[in-house]
Amino acid sequence: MASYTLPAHFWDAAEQFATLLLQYNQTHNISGAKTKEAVMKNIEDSIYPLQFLHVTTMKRGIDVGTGAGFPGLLLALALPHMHFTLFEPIAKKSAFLHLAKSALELYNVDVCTNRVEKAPSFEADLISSRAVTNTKVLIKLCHNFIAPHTTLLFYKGEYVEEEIKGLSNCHVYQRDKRYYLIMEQVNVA
Ligand SMILES: C[S@@+](CC[C@H](N)C(=O)[O-])C[C@H]1O[C@@H](n2cnc3c(N)ncnc32)[C@H](O)[C@@H]1O
Repeated sequence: MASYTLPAHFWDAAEQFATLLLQYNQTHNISGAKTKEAVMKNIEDSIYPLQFLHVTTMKRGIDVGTGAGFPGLLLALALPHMHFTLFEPIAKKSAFLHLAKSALELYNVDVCTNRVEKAPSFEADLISSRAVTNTKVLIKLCHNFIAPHTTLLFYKGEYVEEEIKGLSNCHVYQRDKRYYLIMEQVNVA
């Protein structure tokens, strides 16, 4: 298992993010997380799988369907040596991502207000996605970003085993009702 130490300022910045989201959510309703406790739970969920990844050599990450920031914005905060592109096509959500990026001075983040399959592609080292669509559809949507060395990190629910039938190089780590699916050497042919 890999281990990863969060930057010293991580939890202070995460608190700032939570305050910002709760404020924005009151008028724009972009997230089901309406309390500080719920936001902090989502933050913990976002960074929990870092302990299973070898992130030190990774440079570029994308997050598909970032919504109000989970997990991509928190991964960017946790991994300052990487550059993240966050794909979120809904304007009021991507406006919040822009706001959070500047409030937290996240220079390692780009926000792309577009569907991932419509955006110009590049080879990513890490592709994350939480609560967007099923695994095989996700792989198809972001296939242009997948190279032989790319690691996929999908935050899944109880149907994960069903979703990965027929796929190889899958590792699933369970924590309560959350299943973290990590895939390597994904065949996109
Ligand atoms: C249920 S929300 C999940 C948001 C966030 N990942 C979370 O876990 O809280 C799904 C998000 O995926 C976005 N989405 C759906 N299809 C997408 C696509 N093809 N490319 C990028 N984003 C997409 C939606 O706009 C929506 O904000």
